[in-house]
Amino acid sequence: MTVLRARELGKKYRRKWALTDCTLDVPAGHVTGLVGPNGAGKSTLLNLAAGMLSPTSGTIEACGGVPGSGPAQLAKVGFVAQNTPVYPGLTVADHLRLGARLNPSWDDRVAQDRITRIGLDPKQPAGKLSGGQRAQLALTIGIAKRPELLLLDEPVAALDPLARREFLQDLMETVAEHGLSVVMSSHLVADLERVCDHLIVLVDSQVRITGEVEDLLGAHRRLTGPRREIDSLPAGQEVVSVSHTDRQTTVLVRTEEPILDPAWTVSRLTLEDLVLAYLSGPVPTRPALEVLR
Ligand SMILES: Nc1ncnc2c1ncn2[C@@H]1O[C@H](COP(=O)(O)OP(=O)(O)OP(=O)(O)O)[C@@H](O)[C@H]1O
Repeated sequence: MTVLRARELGKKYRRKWALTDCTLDVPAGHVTGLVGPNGAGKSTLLNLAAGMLSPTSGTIEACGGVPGSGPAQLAKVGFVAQNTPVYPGLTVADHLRLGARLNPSWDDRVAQDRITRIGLDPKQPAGKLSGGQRAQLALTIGIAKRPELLLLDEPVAALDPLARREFLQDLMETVAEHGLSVVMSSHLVADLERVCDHLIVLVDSQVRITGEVEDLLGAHRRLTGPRREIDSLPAGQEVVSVSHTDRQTTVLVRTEEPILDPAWTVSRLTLEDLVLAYLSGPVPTRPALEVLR
């Protein structure tokens, strides 16, 4: 089942396209990492999925429905926005009461347990919480809402390292127990490496790569060898990035084929290697698709 489906989706703010030609399918039951440089369009995509923005072109479906199209759709999708908005005049307890009132699948035990564990004072006005505490409150509401799809825009950015680890642990347990699907943007690739089994890399408002992390890692190799120009790679090896030192060339390739050239030392990538290679700018040309003569 697909929880997020975009077809040629685009969003334009006045004259500037923030997202173009975005086609992707996010499968249910996964934690999907959404990565990309600042301004790549991650928040725009999440806001479109939550129904906070409407597409300029193309289509998007979340949990089989049009984002933001009515109460049933709103109940299915949870969204914790980047600035974790809360009502400053309402207390922590008020927020939980409001969450219970507005969300048909609200799990009050989860909400109360989390608030106690984090050490938030239920009587404290949300406007007087620290940035990290505010984020914790918003994330607690997101999880206790028990949506089918939870969209998180840089959820852990404001959390201290221990809180971050605990939150990601909570998230993984919720995914395992309740079959929740999560799409979360983050710049912290190490965190994504721990929790994500699906990946979307957005660069310059376009999807550069998307898929199961395991498949993506299996389809990429790092080739290191004596310095050479990269127009000599066989067909079927798509160059993702190239770097040279005086003596050495390192090429990151996407390929399903074995690497037969003995001049290359071949190694596998970590998720961080993969993400950084796709983030590190456009491929110079596409000589990798030329046939070696
Ligand atoms: N409300 C807006 N009005 C005009 N332009 C906007 C608006 N929101 C975003 N943009 C532009 O759209 C582009 C994509 O922004 P977006 O916030 O989606 O990026 P992002 O990948 O989430 O970035 P970051 O990692 O910095 O949060 C950027 O160039 C940004 O300046």
